[in-house]
Amino acid sequence: MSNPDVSSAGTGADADAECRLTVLCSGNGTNLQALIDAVASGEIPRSRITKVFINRKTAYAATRAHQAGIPSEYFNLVSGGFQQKGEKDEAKLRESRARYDAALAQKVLQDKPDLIVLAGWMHVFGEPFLTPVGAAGVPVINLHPALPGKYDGANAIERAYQDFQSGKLENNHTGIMIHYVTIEVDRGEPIMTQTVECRQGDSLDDLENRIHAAEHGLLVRATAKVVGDVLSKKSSS
Ligand SMILES: Nc1nc2c(c(=O)[nH]1)N[C@@H](CN(C=O)c1ccc(C(=O)N[C@@H](CCC(=O)O)C(=O)O)cc1)CN2
Ligand SMILES: NCC(=O)N[C@@H]1O[C@H](COP(=O)([O-])[O-])[C@@H](O)[C@H]1O
Repeated sequence: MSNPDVSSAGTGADADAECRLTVLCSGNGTNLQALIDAVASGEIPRSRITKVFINRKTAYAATRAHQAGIPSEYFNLVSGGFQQKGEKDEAKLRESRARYDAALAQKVLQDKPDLIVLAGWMHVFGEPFLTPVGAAGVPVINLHPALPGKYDGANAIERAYQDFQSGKLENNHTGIMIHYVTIEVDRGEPIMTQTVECRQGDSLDDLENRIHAAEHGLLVRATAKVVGDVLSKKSSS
């Protein structure tokens, strides 16, 4: 069980500088677990995951955070009182999301993160989240199970698989990317990418498992790279 007070060993000009990570999850949290383990081992250097936010009550990511001694908070668009269950009015939906996004940005920034990682976070952010977070100089990165410019949005693996089944998947490969988060969903600058092949006879589960097996390592390596950039900035400031 890793302890939030145990961060990876300090090396370099300003050994005291530490990168504070906030992680946002909506699901099982296997990628959060990879981040927790990598911070504990030092693969992600001089860092600490100081807060986890989930937006689905049943997200096992909260259990993983608790087991690692990391504070977590459930914050949901509907149960948080921002949007009425079953609301269909487009203007009200937009307004609810804007208020939720602004409130979440305020909550996230309270913890003074140096980097925000979306690890299976299934809510599209609008400017009411991105603008204050950007103004605070906090980068946001996201794990997306597709290659740049392909299968933006939710259900990316399923759509790639459908294309594979119909012989339309380019080079019979899909992949994974870690990218900076911008207002245009899944179109932010890629940080790292990895191709994942589809094989004849693959079921959707086979492809999903191959992708999931690859994404943990890619997320850790990409996060470690961005942490390095953050720490360089911190130590030179
Ligand atoms: N402004 C941005 N917000 C988010 C980005 C981004 O690049 N820019 N990345 C996503 C993560 N993501 C894909 O990587 C993604 C997640 C969810 C959706 C989506 O359609 N969500 C629906 C709700 C779906 C659900 O609750 O099951 C929605 O928000 O209405 C698209 C892409 C995170 N945010
Ligand atoms: N568009 C974003 C998206 O689809 N993200 C996907 O959510 C899963 C989270 O798994 P986890 O909760 O076990 O880390 C991951 O497979 C990730 O690629």
